[in-house]
Amino acid sequence: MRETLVASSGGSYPVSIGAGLSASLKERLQELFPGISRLGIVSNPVVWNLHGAAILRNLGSELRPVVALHPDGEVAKTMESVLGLLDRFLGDRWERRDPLLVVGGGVTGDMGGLAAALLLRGVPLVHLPTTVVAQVDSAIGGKTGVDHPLGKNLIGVFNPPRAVLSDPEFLRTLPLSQRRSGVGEVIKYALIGDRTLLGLLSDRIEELVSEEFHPGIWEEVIFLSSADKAGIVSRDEKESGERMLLNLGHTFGHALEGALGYSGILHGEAVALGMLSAARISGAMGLSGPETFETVRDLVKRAGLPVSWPSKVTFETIAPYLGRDKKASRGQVALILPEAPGSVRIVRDYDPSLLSLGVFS
Ligand SMILES: NC(=O)c1ccc[n+]([C@@H]2O[C@H](COP(=O)([O-])OP(=O)(O)OC[C@H]3O[C@@H](n4cnc5c(N)ncnc54)[C@H](O)[C@@H]3O)[C@@H](O)[C@H]2O)c1
Ligand SMILES: O=C(O)C(=O)C[C@@H](O)[C@H](O)[C@H](O)COP(=O)(O)O
Ligand SMILES: [Zn+2]
Repeated sequence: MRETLVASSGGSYPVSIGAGLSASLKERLQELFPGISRLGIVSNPVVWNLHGAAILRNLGSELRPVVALHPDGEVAKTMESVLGLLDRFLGDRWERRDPLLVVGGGVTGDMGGLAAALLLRGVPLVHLPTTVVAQVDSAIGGKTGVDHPLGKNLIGVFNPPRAVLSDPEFLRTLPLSQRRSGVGEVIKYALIGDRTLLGLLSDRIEELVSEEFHPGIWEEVIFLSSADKAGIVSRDEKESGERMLLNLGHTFGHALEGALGYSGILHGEAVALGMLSAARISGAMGLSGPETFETVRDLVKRAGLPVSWPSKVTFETIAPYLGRDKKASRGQVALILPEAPGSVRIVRDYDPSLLSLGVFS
């Protein structure tokens, strides 16, 4: 097992990574919460049908698990779903010391984390992430939230967990398209500065997206990505500066997800297109040379992620979403632009007419 530590306003917490980690779930929870007598579990029907029985077996009856399921999918990442989770725990006379364990991908993590913050004004939270996106990214750093018709993740709070337990074995049941989507976020870490990850992806990205699941390389990728994210969010928990770099590809990616009504595209696919948009704009501004765009395009293509925008989406359709991005200030969104593979910068001052270059076929 490998571990990385995250510093946060709620105290530091470990991100533990290891195959078979979920077998010792009960002991880990008892260490974290001495005297624990009840455990809330937040998941969705897809994940729970696949993994619920094994998780309940590992937990035993001592922790008196109470399971709340939300509907699957990005379209269900709503306040209504969060209220459904709250109804379940309030109906069970929840108490402040009773923790919630969130079992699932980024959608479940973002909503379970928000529910944990709202329930009785805050109950302890532990993440058991089951997708690539969740293990390399969303379970770490405390961002929680839901989507709004006007934009992605526009409602939410920072709510750091007490621990993150990443077991790569969960990824065996994940559809290949979802594994590819997660690789979108991994490419992001390589581009913002992880040279080891950049080398590993350049040499072996095909192993991550092959039909066969290769646990060894995945454990390495989850560890490197977790350490990258832990470092950044430890230095800038509430995104006043450096953390914005983690939004590489998300300015255009989130706008695209919003314009499509949160369906028909996976998060990592949208982020991949958004990274290409950022590289194009950076090239047009003279901040990077053509080889930077080519490196991004090559990694995205080899990961089996899209390299051109859906034909029905125009710049005019996504422009309003760009304006409502959380990085906007005085109506102009900050851009996260690559200067070279492994180096990115935050750009606030630019000619807004360049934004239309971000949508291309
Ligand atoms: N909070 C953050 O810092 C952060 C970071 C990155 C992404 N996100 C958010 O995360 C979301 C995307 O996360 P995601 O890609 O995990 O999507 P997701 O949670 O919708 O999961 C993808 C699909 O995989 C299924 N699934 C989950 N685990 C499985 C398993 N082990 N086997 C088989 N199926 C499984 C889910 O039911 C779902 O259908 C977006 O809403 C994004 O905004 C948040
Ligand atoms: O943790 C962060 O900070 C990120 O930007 C990680 C992103 O991968 C993630 O999708 C996050 O939800 C985006 O946050 P938002 O503040 O742009 O909604
Ligand atoms: Zn993301």
